[in-house]
Amino acid sequence: MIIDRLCEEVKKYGPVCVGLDTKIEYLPEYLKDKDISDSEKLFEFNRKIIDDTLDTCACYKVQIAHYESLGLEGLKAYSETLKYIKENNKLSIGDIKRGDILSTATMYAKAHFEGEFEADFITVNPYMGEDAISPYYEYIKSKEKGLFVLMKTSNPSSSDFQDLEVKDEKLYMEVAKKIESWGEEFVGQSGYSSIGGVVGLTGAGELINIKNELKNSFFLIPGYGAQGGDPKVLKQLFKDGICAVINSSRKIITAHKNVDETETFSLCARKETLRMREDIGWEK
Ligand SMILES: O=c1ccn([C@@H]2O[C@H](COP(=O)(O)O)[C@@H](O)[C@H]2O)c(=O)[nH]1
Repeated sequence: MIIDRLCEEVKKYGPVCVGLDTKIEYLPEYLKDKDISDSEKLFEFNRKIIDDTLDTCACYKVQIAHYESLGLEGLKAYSETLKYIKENNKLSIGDIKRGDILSTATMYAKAHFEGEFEADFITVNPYMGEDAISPYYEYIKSKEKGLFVLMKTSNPSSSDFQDLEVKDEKLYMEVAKKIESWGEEFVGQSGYSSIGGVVGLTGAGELINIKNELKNSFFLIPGYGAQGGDPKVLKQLFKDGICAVINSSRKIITAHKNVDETETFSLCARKETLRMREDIGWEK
């Protein structure tokens, strides 16, 4: 199961997930000025950050909106970034947050678990229920793929729906339990399922509530850094072992701003990743 590989990467390199939410405005000046296409610029930026963080992180999350917003040029860089991560024997999460009826979800599965946009894990939205998720199951079984399904998101308005009371419980908890039940048949040797959950670091209480209710779920945790999530809660979360990867995007990939606008900018990303790894309490 792919989740066992992710657990191994976490053991070796720590639980940081480097978020490649790359925008042209984040590029160092030398790269912005280079006489190459936008697609080549985005890929060169990502490639250098990947090269300099390989031994500091468990995986990379590539957020598709940042590439889609630039049309085909951007999607070419998205595809090349995923391929480069694979060539370097690292794991990728395609942050696509899809959710649709079965026939359409089948095509999303094909699009993001095969071919040009192939990732190891993708993020999906559970709002439409299990038939919007089940088309991914055959890829989890036969192609070593995995999902991170939204359980409790990190944004301020996540409470609009996710905190509603349903059957004497918050909706996010009902959703989290349902997601864990979908993942039961995909539990690997690590004891975790290849269907995991996305839970924001900005809601420390909810993160612990979810952890206490679920047995086999591994978490993708966004909200560190630019969104201000407090890493103190991770000590409690990790008391029986590391059960999550912690994503940081903007704080890592813009670490060079006003410091290094030259070809060595990616060393700032490395420094921030190492600092973060220490800040979240990882010890080998
Ligand atoms: O609840 C969620 C789900 C996904 N995200 C994504 O994570 C990163 C966070 O970026 P930062 O720059 O570290 O804030 C981004 O790609 C989001 O789309 C999330 O933040 N919260």
